[in-house]
Amino acid sequence: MNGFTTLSASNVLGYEDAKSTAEFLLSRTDHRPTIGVICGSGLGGMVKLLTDTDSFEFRDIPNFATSTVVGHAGKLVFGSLQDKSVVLMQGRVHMYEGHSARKVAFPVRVFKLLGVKTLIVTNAAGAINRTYNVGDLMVICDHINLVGLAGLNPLVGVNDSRFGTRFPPMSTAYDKGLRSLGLKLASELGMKEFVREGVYSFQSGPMFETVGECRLLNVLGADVTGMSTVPEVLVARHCGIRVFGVSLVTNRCVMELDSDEVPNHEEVLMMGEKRSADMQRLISEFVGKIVD
Ligand SMILES: O=P(O)(O)O[C@H]1O[C@H](CO)[C@@H](O)[C@H]1O
Ligand code: HPA
Repeated sequence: MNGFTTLSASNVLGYEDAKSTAEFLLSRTDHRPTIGVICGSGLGGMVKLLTDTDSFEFRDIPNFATSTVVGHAGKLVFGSLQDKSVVLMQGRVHMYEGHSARKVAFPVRVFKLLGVKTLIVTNAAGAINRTYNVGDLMVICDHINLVGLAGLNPLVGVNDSRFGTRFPPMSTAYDKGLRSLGLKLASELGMKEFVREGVYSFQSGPMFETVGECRLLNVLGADVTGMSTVPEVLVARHCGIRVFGVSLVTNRCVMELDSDEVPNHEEVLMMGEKRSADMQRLISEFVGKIVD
């Protein structure tokens, strides 16, 4: 099944599949996580924060897709962070790797059945907003789901009410309380200068955007653009998991046809490496303050 599967054929990877994957994992770890973390491109170093870990390769987990992108280790790691039990995806899979939105977001349904109540999603993204700098962190307050508006989203298909309602609202996708907490902590940690709050726009990739597309996204009100995160957030909200999202600005999107700048994945990974310590500090403090 790929990203362009017809609507009628999209009911695979349902509740029973998520349940059997969750049972597989729960029988192999003593951790009972209430917090899930998904690490974006170059941000998998966050795994170093965890102690007492149990680690699984995506390829060994039933129903999981395998990550094929550099900078995404493709491991699911259970561990302790700030005295809390956490499950962390060191890397993710994307629709441009040939997967449906449902497959990409499937781990979040498994998270739900593991007992996760709060999801922290991170990603690398390009800046549309001209006031943003490379290296900024952006707390996500909203998204524009270009792929979903065209009908490709993980909630298409017969609704399973064991997960959630047929018509989930997305106007409150990014939890207000968690956003305030994230911004407050960023301030306390001396990160105010490079921490923003803004709108993430999702396109399928794998192409970086054209100049015209970047200009369009700017008009639409996007602050950054990327190729992930949104399917995971839709599934999380559908099944009642609270979401906190952070983008790392790894590059400025090209908005002038005569520009010499050319976005590339190497630059994305390099910036992930550079800002990893700050991202880790923020997420670690954040986890410590989450109340279930
Ligand atoms: O969104 P994450 O997984 O952080 O990765 C981002 O970085 C890659 C492009 O360099 C794309 O996959 C884009 O989505
Ligand atoms: N566009 C889309 N996805 C990205 C970018 C970008 O400029 N940078 C990192 N991921």
